[in-house]
Amino acid sequence: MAPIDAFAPAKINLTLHVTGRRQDGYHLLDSLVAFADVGDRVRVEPALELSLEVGGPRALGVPTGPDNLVLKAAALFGVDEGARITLEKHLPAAAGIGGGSADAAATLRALSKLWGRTIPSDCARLGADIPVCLPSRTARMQGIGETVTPLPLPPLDAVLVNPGVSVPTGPVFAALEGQFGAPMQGVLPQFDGAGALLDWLGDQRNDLETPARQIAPAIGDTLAALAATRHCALARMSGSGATCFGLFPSPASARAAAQQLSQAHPGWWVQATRIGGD
Ligand SMILES: C[C@@](CO)(OP(=O)(O)O)[C@H](O)COP(=O)(O)OP(=O)(O)OC[C@H]1O[C@@H](n2ccc(N)nc2=O)[C@H](O)[C@@H]1O
Ligand SMILES: Nc1ncnc2c1ncn2[C@@H]1O[C@H](COP(=O)(O)OP(=O)(O)O)[C@@H](O)[C@H]1O
Repeated sequence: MAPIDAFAPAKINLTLHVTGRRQDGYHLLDSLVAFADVGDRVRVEPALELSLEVGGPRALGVPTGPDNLVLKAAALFGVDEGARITLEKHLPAAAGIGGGSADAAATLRALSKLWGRTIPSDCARLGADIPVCLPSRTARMQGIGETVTPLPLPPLDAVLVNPGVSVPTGPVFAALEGQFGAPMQGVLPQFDGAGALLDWLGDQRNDLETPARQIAPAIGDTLAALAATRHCALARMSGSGATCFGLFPSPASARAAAQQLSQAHPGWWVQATRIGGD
């Protein structure tokens, strides 16, 4: 059997409203989630033993053993089958763009094909972002992440920026201190183009931005740098940070902003990308 490749795109929370907290400590979310055209790559090939090799430009610091979400995803199938898995990391880790969850979801898709088995129904145990990352299509995400409603959106030209600070998700939620906001409106508007979507996003929130900025003040610098670039229509944080995104009116304006930011901040991870559009 030929190798099976699965793309693990960056997840962007265009909105992230935190509306409450369950008894078990997990938070209730209402989030508009889109996926970028940048991401990690997972390859699975037939083999007698299960193995993982981690490479690529963002491999440093990513666990290579059983703690890697790729191997956790493989273990969830609960079978004694082999596979040679290669993970090529392009996304920064602990960055609010779901890198580990996207890798796990891509592994579930690829191994399901290689082994001819259905994806385990309890895969959300791997993380709250797994259900939305499995299809990796634009969606509204609710509950603690388990309710995923597909919602096609116009494509957006964007720049993703991570200031090189890893931000663990749990402490950001914990720093919310029980202050919850309203969900998005019940039925979202129909957006007839990127402009209408941009206008609407301007009135929405990421409720994790304030606690994340307390933990990682570099997020404030990142948002300010993005907002100051030419043609940036909106700058926001994704997930629990620290990655922020700026939205632009065209691919050329996004590319120009990315170039400017990379030159001014050589230590930052900067990517022009297109998100959504499915
Ligand atoms: C915040 C979000 C938004 O999409 O993204 P990231 O910042 O991680 O990318 C996700 O909800 C993160 O999903 P994921 O990273 O898979 O979370 P998990 O591993 O399940 O949980 C990590 C920790 O975050 C907190 N957590 C997570 C999800 C949720 N709905 N409520 C929570 O309170 C819990 O403290 C949990 O122990
Ligand atoms: N394949 C993986 N890629 C990145 N991080 C991973 C992976 N597997 C396990 N991890 C661990 O998961 C943590 C969260 O990573 P990630 O999913 O990228 O962050 P976030 O939840 O902020 O989007 C990392 O700190 C890392 O230790």
